[in-house]
Amino acid sequence: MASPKKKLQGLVAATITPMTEHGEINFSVIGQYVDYLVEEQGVKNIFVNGTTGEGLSLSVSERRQVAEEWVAKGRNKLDQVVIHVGALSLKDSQELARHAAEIGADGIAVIAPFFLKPRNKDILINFLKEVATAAPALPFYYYHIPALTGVKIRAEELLDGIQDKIPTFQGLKFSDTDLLDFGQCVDQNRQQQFAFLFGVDEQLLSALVMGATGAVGSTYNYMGKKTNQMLEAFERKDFSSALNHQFCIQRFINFVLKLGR
Ligand SMILES: CC(=O)N[C@H](C=O)[C@@H](O)[C@H](O)[C@H](O)CO
Ligand SMILES: CC(=O)C(=O)O
Repeated sequence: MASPKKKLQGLVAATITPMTEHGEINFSVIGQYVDYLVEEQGVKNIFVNGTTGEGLSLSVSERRQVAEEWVAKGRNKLDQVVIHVGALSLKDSQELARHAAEIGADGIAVIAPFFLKPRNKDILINFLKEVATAAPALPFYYYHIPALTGVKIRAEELLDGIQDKIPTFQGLKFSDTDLLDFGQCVDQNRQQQFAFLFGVDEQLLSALVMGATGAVGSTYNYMGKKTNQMLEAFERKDFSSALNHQFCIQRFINFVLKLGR
């Protein structure tokens, strides 16, 4: 079974894919981007080619190059680089998973296929398993984001017995506001060492109460430092400071959401 050098925890920035004005990937800024995350934001884990990185809008070749560049520039600077390899084509997804292993990424994550959708848990698990098998030495994370995939299979149901099917399963990135589902994922898997990574940045504090072990999000690119202060306040059980930090983060995200995306 794959075991990560250490458990993925704390903040994970979902990286933006830098582009030139001509719509080409701007590889030249990725080195500076890594330094900025580490030095200015105190964020040492990244999630590449996900929602924020627009991975699903890139070609397989672009996704490979982006992953390679982040792994290369992050070497000896970042703790973990997780590559999102989900795709509608199983073969594309497997190719990206194998590639992530070859370049030395620390893990792979996969969303549910979102056009012809899996009708039930078994179909979804089988798809995920086929991808995970292509990178048998890499920790595997399921990326639950029902609002965007339209796949409403509850994470709690999916996690039930998942390691029997996917031995490399190491955790869940949970991008939904259903804290009953999230809480039950944590509660029912306490004996496992899974990473429970929350993905709704404006509600992270409530997920910490439910047992989140970390968080993946777009705002950790620029509010990593602030969110780390919230995590530290929570750790020392200073809940009123933690709440003040969360409100401050919420005011910012609320402002951004009102601008429209
Ligand atoms: C849908 C989406 O992009 N979600 C991101 C990651 O899960 C979050 O980081 C949000 O951008 C953030 O919570 C602001 O709403
Ligand atoms: C937020 C996140 O995890 C993503 O952009 O994929």
